[in-house]
Amino acid sequence: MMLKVEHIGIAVREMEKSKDLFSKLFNKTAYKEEAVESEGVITSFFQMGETKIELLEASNDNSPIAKFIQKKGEGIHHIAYEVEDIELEMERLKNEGFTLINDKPKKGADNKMVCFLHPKDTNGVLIELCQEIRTIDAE
Ligand SMILES: CC[C@@H](C(=O)O)C(=O)SCCNC(=O)CCNC(=O)[C@H](O)C(C)(C)COP(=O)(O)OP(=O)(O)OC[C@H]1O[C@@H](n2cnc3c(N)ncnc32)[C@H](O)[C@@H]1OP(=O)(O)O
Ligand SMILES: [Co+2]
Repeated sequence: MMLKVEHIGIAVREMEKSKDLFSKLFNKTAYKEEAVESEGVITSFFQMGETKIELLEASNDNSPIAKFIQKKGEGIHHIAYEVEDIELEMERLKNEGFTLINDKPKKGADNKMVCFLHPKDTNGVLIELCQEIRTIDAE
């Protein structure tokens, strides 16, 4: 079951500049910065009520963020939905005909396991599913 929009990912060229910009916009500072080497990204998170804004800077030239910015420029990169049970949700969506980019949940940022759906099946919007690792361990 999908529970809520957990975060919106925004691709940025220069993290420090964008962190300053979003700090001014939201009148608060990012609560966390984390590099996820397996995804080739550096992230910063702002809490916005029930949801979060995740800024994403590429940490290498092969990063999906580097490719995205090259093609489309900076901007909204993905929408992440928190799910109750990531493996069940992946199975359900696969059976509905969506293309899972990773066939097993993988470690994301901010203590989450994540999976992506290919934007070709979702009206051009990259979708991330995520589940807190705490929730998975407690099962
Ligand atoms: C920090 C971890 C995690 C978290 O915990 O929150 C993250 O958020 S990580 C975020 C970065 N990681 C990812 O994006 C992983 C999933 N993405 C991918 O696997 C790839 O980017 C992709 C979607 C499969 C595309 O890769 P690839 O085919 O190699 O790139 P192309 O540049 O050739 O794109 C093909 C096609 O897809 C369009 N595209 C690419 N990215 C997006 C996007 N974010 N939103 C919408 N569309 C996207 C791209 O424009 C191409 O379209 P066409 O030109 O029409 O063919
Ligand atoms: Co994300």
